[in-house]
Amino acid sequence: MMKIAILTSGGDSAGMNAAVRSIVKWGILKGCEMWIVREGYEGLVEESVKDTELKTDKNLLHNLRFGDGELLRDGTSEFMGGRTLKGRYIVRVGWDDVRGWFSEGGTLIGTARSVAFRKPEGRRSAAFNLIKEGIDALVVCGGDGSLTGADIFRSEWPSIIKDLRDQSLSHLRISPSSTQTLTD
Ligand SMILES: Nc1ncnc2c1ncn2[C@@H]1O[C@H](COP(=O)(O)OP(=O)(O)OP(=O)(O)O)[C@@H](O)[C@H]1O
Ligand SMILES: O=P(O)(O)OC[C@H]1O[C@](O)(CO)[C@@H](O)[C@@H]1O
Repeated sequence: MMKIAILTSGGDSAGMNAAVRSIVKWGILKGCEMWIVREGYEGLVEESVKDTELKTDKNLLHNLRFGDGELLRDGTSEFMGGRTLKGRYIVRVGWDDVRGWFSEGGTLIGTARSVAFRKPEGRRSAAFNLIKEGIDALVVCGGDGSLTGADIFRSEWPSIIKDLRDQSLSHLRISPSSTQTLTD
C-alpha cells in the first residue's frame, strides 16, 4: 500500500485545511495510507517518535480514525494524562480525523519557515526520516518558497540516497527503487 504524506509550509492560508482534507480523503479512496507531517519541513527534519499504541488500539477503525484528529484540532498537542503529539511529527490520519476541516482557515497540521531544510544536512535528515517511516510520496502545500524547496529536494534525492547508503545505514533497507518512488 502506498504511503503518502502531506505537509503545509510557509505562511498559513485560508485553503490549507481544505487542501489537506481533500488530499487525505482522495488518498484513502485510492487505497493509500495517508499521513501528515506537522510543522512543515521542520517536522520532516526533526526525528519523529513512533507511536506503537496507535497500531494496537482495537477501537479505532481502519482508515477511519487514528485518534489524532482531535488533538490536531485542539491545537495544544496534548490531552491531560492522555495522548500527545509532542515529539511526533509524521502522523497517520484517517477519514474522520480530517472531518470538518473544509471550513477551517489556516492549517491544523502546523506550518513553519524552516531554516534547517534550506541546508543540505537538513534535507538529508528529512530524507532519512521519510525513508525510516516508509513514506513513498510527499505532497507539499505552500507558496513559491515551499515548492522551490520541494523541487530542490526532489532533484537531490538520488544523491541523498547514495550518501545515506554510503553511510551504511543498512537498517533503513534503502532499495534501488527509493531513488524513484519519492515524488513531489
Ligand atoms: N531555496 C530553498 N531551498 C530549500 N528550502 C527552501 C527554499 N526556499 C524555501 N524553502 C523552504 O520552504 C519554507 C517556506 O518558504 P517561504 O518562507 O519562502 O514560504 P512560501 O512557501 O513562499 O509561502 P509564503 O507565500 O507564505 O511566503 C522555508 O522556510 C524553507 O524551509
Ligand atoms: O465530513 P467532512 O470532512 O467535514 O465533510 C463534509 C462535507 O463533505 C461533503 O459530504 C462532500 O463534499 C459535503 O456535503 C459536506 O459538507
